[in-house]
Amino acid sequence: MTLPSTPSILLVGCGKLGGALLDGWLASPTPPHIIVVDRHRSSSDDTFSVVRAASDIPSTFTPDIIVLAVKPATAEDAISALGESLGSRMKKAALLSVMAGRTCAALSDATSKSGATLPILRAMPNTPSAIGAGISGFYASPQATEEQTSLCHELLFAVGDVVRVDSEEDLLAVTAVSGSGPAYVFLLAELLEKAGEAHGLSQTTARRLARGTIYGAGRMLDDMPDDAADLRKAVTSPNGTTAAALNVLMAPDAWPSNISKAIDAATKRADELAG
Ligand SMILES: NC(=O)C1=CN([C@@H]2O[C@H](COP(=O)(O)OP(=O)(O)OC[C@H]3O[C@@H](n4cnc5c(N)ncnc54)[C@H](O)[C@@H]3O)[C@@H](O)[C@H]2O)C=CC1
Ligand SMILES: O=C(O)[C@@H]1CCC=N1
Repeated sequence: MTLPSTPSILLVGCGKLGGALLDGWLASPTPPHIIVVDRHRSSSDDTFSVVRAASDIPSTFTPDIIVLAVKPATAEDAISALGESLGSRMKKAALLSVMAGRTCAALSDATSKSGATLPILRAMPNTPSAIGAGISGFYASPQATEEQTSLCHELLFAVGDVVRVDSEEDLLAVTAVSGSGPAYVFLLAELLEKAGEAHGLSQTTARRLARGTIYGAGRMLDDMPDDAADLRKAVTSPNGTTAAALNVLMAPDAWPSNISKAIDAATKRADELAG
């Protein structure tokens, strides 16, 4: 997807999620001007540069948006280092946090301590962003300008779909459903593959069948307006093989209860990460 302008982005933290966002932005026909701060990332090319610490950010660089993609526990240290390095240049930026938990109030506090109270925007993307197939929940605090909000929206939209939420609190459930969600689907792929092998298929065949099934079902969910329940019923012949499997999976103490408990646990953990 195309970004409308070429904003200056400071990406702080380029691990699994930051790296996924970076890959997505670099694939845009109009990639933003990006500087990455991460001591564990060394490769760079013509379209972006990497520095190992905030103190190495070039003095000529004034970011429009600072994207914070470090672990929540290191957020305050990272913000403080940015304040020291950027000085008054920090005041021109907005802060887009993609971290689980940390609230706008806490982040605003941390930026104030570092010498500039930045408008805070929060997003919860997911790792399919690396291939332009992410989905992000997005919240903009009232302090963010329309321009900053639409720029962050475009950055997220460059790596997939964006769902804007009006209440910051909703990001807890977004984190549990779609931020962590790819892991649940990958687990399903792992388990289907193992079960296929247990029934005599080679690993290669079982893997191909498991992945192809998840891909195809995902495409149907994306392409067709039908409820997921109706798509499920269309596979299920009366007294057939699918019914035999679903009787196991849909027993009240199986998936209905386990998925609900899993999302409760992830939501609770997102809240705890707020500190
Ligand atoms: N992995 C995922 O699927 C998702 C992660 N998130 C959020 O993204 C954030 C990062 O998570 P991951 O990418 O999984 O972690 P990660 O551990 O893969 O990446 C964190 C990166 O930050 C760097 N870093 C640490 N302190 C730094 C500092 N002071 N300055 C610059 N860089 C620093 C590390 O070297 C590392 O490369 C977390 O807050 C998490 O809640 C959000 C959505 C999905
Ligand atoms: O596991 C986590 O805490 C992060 C947030 C959503 C996905 N990964």
